[in-house]
Amino acid sequence: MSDAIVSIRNVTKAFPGGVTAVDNVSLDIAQNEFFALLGPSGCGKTTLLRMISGLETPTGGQIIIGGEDMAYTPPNKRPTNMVFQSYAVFPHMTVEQNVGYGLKVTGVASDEIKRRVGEALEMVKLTKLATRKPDQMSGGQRQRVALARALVKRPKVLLLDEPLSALDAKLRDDMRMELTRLQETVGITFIIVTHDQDEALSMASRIAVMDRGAVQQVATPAELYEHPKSRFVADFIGKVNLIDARVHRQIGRKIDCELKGVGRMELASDNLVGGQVAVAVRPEKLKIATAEPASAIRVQGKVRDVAYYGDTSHVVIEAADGLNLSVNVQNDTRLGGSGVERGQNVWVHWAPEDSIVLTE
Ligand SMILES: Nc1ncnc2c1ncn2[C@@H]1O[C@H](COP(=O)(O)OP(=O)(O)OP(=O)(O)O)[C@@H](O)[C@H]1O
Repeated sequence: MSDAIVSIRNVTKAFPGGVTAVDNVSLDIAQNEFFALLGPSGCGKTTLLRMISGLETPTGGQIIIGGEDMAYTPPNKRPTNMVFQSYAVFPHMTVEQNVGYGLKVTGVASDEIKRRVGEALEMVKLTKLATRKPDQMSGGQRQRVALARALVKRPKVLLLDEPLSALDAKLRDDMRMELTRLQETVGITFIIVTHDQDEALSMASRIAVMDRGAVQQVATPAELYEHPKSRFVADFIGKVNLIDARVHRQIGRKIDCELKGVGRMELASDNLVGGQVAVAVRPEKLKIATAEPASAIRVQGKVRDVAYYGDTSHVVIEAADGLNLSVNVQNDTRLGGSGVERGQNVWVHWAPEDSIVLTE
């Protein structure tokens, strides 16, 4: 990608003692993207972010930012700035002193500091609190001080390490929207590390899903959800039913396959596959019927569990061969919920095009 602001090329980080935290990762992040590194604990996402910032040195590969190889560039000379999880701010300084501190120590003139601090506080909507001390502020406000402190230096790339993890659930939702708005307004590339898929899906323009040091898939949130490339990604992004299937033969761009507990059918699959595959179906694509439906894919089962969540219910249906299917049902107020109850015999059906064939 020619307009990449950050280009990660075959980057590896092997720590002494035999842990390869990042294993031959290549990624291009474009100017102005809101990019998320997403994966379970220990997958290497923080190590990758720290290598972009210069706090950690790769043991292999290259990191290029703004067209320049960063191999010999220390963190403070890079066009990046990092906002840490704990968002440490100086308790004895006011908000504006905190935000201006980084500029002061690098010798920026005081009237320019004043102007840039003013701009940064405006960006994070803290102008009115400029003279407060951090202990007179909420967690969310302190987080904004930390953001302003990073933005005031005008980095080309802002690196955010789990920036919302210290906030409570309600505040986290508000800050997600704030961060998205902020990124759009300032036009700086944001790279965020998170283990929270909702956070990544709701904020990022593109996501790299990582597992065990490697990137499994890079795509937009919708592509990841609708077209996961592997069982790992399908399972990590949202909820999914994964059904084991055996492929009998390929017929053009379809496969003739046997889904465990469901039966034999033809499904679209671009890849020529053989042997065992998994078929992924999202819970909201499954439908429940009390009489036998006409759909090509249908299976009989017994309702094992119903959990009510207000607008939706989560229903688990046990079919043959130990197959359990999770179904998301839109609740109907006239039925007082999902309309089915535990122990009831029902049919589950879905459209063939909602089946995703996974070979990995
Ligand atoms: N300084 C270090 N020395 C040795 N091993 C390390 C070091 N830092 C990280 N690791 C190991 O590298 C692997 C990746 O760690 P990393 O912190 O990048 O993962 P992560 O995906 O960010 O996880 P988390 O969400 O838990 O922070 C882990 O196995 C971790 O124990």
